[in-house]
Amino acid sequence: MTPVPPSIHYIPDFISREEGEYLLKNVYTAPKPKWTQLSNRRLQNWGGLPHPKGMVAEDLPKWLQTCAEKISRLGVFEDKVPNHVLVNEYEAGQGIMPHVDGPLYFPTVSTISLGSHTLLDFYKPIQEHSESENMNVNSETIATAFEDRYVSSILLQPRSLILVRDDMYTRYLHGIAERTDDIINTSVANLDKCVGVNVGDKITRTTRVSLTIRYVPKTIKAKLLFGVKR
Ligand SMILES: O=C(O)CCC(=O)C(=O)O
Ligand SMILES: [Fe+2]
Repeated sequence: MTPVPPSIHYIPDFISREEGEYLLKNVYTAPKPKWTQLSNRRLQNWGGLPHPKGMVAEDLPKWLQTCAEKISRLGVFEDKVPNHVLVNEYEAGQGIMPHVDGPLYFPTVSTISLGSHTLLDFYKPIQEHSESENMNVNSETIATAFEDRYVSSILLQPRSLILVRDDMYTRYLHGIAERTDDIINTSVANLDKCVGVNVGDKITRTTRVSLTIRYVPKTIKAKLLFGVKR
């Protein structure tokens, strides 16, 4: 079986069924304008908009603050409490292109999954593959390149927490393929921690809600951003 990369930690049953229901209830009772519809998912942004000049931080609502504090007690954000949460909702068949989360966040992301399972796929950064790939890049070579650069997948079961840190955060890409079903094979690196799933199983996705919980180190006061003098 593919080993789990050392900078990924998967914690099954991180939250209870009751906590999961409470979080979903809050996600779905958030005001309609909180949702941003993208082409292949919708999302809610909480805590402020990360910006290179600093995030104008807004308090997290209590239901998210509780989660942020629970994760901070694991010590994964040093002594900090996460101050930013993205809620993503994927219907079966939706996903997210391979990407890196970028330099505005402390380089650890913690993600709680609710509703459906999904497979989070990891890819090597482009530079490691071959230098020639940087030249003449067209969409076809990018598509082939992702296949070649695939490392492994982590099965995210409902109520689990995944921590992605260090080089898996800063250098490797992660994404979710747009599929309605997942066939479990030996590239799933955390099967030993998953209950009720075996190699060869085909599991059907339903709607998944993820909470990606992060820490934005650089925050500023709104009055500085808008240049208002005292
Ligand atoms: O839904 C997920 O688990 C991944 C979301 C993600 O990669 C992101 O919001 O940057
Ligand atoms: Fe991401």
